[in-house]
Amino acid sequence: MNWDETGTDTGDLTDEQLDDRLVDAGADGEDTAVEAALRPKDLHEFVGQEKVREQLDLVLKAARARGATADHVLLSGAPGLGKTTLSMIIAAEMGAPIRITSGPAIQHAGDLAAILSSLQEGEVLFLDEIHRMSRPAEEMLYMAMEDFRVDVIVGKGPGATAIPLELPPFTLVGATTRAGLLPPPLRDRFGFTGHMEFYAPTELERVIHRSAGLLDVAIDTAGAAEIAGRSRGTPRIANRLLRRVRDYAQVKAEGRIDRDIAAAALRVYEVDARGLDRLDRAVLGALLKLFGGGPVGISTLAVAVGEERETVEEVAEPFLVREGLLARTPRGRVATPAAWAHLGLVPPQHGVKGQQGLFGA
Ligand SMILES: Nc1ncnc2c1ncn2[C@@H]1O[C@H](COP(=O)(O)OP(=O)(O)OP(=O)(O)O)[C@@H](O)[C@H]1O
Ligand SMILES: [Mg+2]
Repeated sequence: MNWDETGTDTGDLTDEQLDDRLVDAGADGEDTAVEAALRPKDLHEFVGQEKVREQLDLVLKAARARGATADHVLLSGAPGLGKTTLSMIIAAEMGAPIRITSGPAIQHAGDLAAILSSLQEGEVLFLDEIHRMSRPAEEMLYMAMEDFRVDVIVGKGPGATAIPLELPPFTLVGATTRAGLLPPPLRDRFGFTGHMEFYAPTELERVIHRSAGLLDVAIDTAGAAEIAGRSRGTPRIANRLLRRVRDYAQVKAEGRIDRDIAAAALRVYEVDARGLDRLDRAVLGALLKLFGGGPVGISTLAVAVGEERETVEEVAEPFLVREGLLARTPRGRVATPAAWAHLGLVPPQHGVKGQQGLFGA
């Protein structure tokens, strides 16, 4: 492995390493196994997202007071922010059963008709990745959401007939990481849309303390803060880092997590103080050291770190942009002053050609 003086590994990452990234917000196999145990069960336990929580609380309380089924709810937000968790809370708060499916699982309108026609009155239907449903299923869903009715088409060609089917009132909870991809007619049929934001470090500290309690791990305030700061605003990542730090603490510190143990553990796992991992640092390091901070084209940057362009663009860049470390400009990728500071490097004295307009001379 090639390490340069700032600790940036310039070697390639294998596919497995990319899949196993500790700071990836998507769920891996281990997450799926432990997440059920860590999910908050009601709105009070659900940390943060104050606005969504308050609004949803009103929607659900009002429906309960009327003895009615709650309006359809759309939850949008980045992976790992709590959409699935919240859908389960909605069902629990309504005292209703929940059926879980996802857009990619519904390829034919018939698949959806089968699910809809077997719902009980008041049941919550959780449709994950709702933006990935097929078009015919989507159109069937419009009518089901609005009129609690579907037309089941029987036969083909000129002889085909539509048989109307009444549905019991139900609550659709749709989740999407890409609200912008939903067709407006679908979006408009939700009575309430909750947009989930990234979590503040103090909120993630609460998530970590809560999870540590459930996992029976001893952690102090500074230890939780140390993990929270590296969790990229995402509870799933916070819980995952907590589990890795717990491993380290068990082997090296009799299971107790404080700031030093958390920092040492995450150094071993190559997650830095801001939540950047090896790939992120390699991209940033190349941009600064090989290209003077840019602007440089994405393909060139990808070659320099020995990765596919897509990997750099889709895996590393979004977080670097969100953190204000890297900017996408029409002329290429540019490092911000914060990027130089983060890697402990000094920007070139006379500014780099092309950056003046962006950050001053
Ligand atoms: N507000 C929260 N409070 C406490 N824990 C949370 C919160 N939000 C999420 N979590 C935890 O984070 C993990 C991931 O949450 P969840 O599965 O609900 O995310 P998601 O938005 O559905 O992600 P994806 O887009 O990948 O489906 C769960 O283990 C859950 O316990
Ligand atoms: Mg989910």
